[in-house]
Amino acid sequence: MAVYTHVPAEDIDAFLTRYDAGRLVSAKGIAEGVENSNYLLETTGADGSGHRYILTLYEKRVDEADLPFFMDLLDHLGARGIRVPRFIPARDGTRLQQLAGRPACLIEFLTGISVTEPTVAQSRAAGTALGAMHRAAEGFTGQRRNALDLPGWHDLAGKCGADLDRISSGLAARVAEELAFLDRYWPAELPRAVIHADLFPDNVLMLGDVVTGLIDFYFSCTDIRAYDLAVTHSAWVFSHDGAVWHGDRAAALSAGYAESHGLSDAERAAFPVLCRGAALRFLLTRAYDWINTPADALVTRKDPLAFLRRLDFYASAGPADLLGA
Ligand SMILES: Nc1ncnc2c1ncn2[C@@H]1O[C@H](COP(=O)(O)OP(=O)(O)OP(=O)(O)O)[C@@H](O)[C@H]1O
Ligand SMILES: N[C@@H](CCO)C(=O)O
Repeated sequence: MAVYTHVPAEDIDAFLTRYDAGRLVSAKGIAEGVENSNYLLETTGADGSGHRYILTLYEKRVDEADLPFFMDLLDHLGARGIRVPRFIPARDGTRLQQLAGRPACLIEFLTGISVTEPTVAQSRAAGTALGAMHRAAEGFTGQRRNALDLPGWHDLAGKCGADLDRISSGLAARVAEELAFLDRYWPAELPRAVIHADLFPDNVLMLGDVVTGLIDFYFSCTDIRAYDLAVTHSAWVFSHDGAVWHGDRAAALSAGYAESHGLSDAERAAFPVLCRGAALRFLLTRAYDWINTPADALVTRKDPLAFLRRLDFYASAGPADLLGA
């Protein structure tokens, strides 16, 4: 569950007076997510007809200084027809506020649900939406370093240290081997762009097979563009525990991406290495959280080994296996 900061309803109502958003009717903490505190607000709406908003209070991993990058990116994408949530400006024009001692924003509510077990058609739609986002991001001039890039993975592995072996015997050595492999083969010369970097099914809102919104851009950054497809691939084409590979979903994701953007020959050839990087990224962030979150904390820890299984799969696969013929 992700409500780290509890805000009394009266304080949310008082917060809303800074906006043209009406008065608070109800506020519910949203259980999904692990990074920030999110509330779903219902208000009377500016015109009294009722409205929904998301209230986000930024917690540990989001640096307040990065928020203007995220806001400008979402403005850019929204202006180019991508369904992403707008940051609502307060009456004085500011979009970033303080609430309960934390940076806080009021955000447009988008309809749709996040699927837990994507179908082939939904995987295809996700690929198309990612490619469309990459097209729309062309021309965006903002830049943000990816803190979770190869040097960042080394850093995280160092912080986890021998505790990795408490998660699974031999994991520290496996991570060190993988980092050595990636140091040697990481395709750093591939085209870079603004990427989402965390497009898991829980960050794609859908109605049936139609994507109604892309959310949670708080890891978005400048990095290898095809790495974004690798991240998405790692999240959409396996069972949750990483034990079952769904080749039909992978082929559909890749076909969807080809329809709206596509990969060059060099990106295709490097795809297995990019997927190994993506799997290691989530293995390490989950391992770090596993080691540093008490077992009885309110937030549910995500299983790092689900991404070790993906990593093992990627280490034995070629581009045609992963992307379809
Ligand atoms: N703009 C939005 N419109 C509708 N629902 C939203 C919106 N933003 C967030 N949500 C809901 O809140 C949940 C948590 O949001 P989000 O994924 O941004 O949280 P997080 O803590 O950053 O999570 P994560 O673990 O994915 O990084 C989403 O799964 C979705 O149900
Ligand atoms: N999507 C990530 C959480 C945010 O980094 C995971 O499932 O591990």
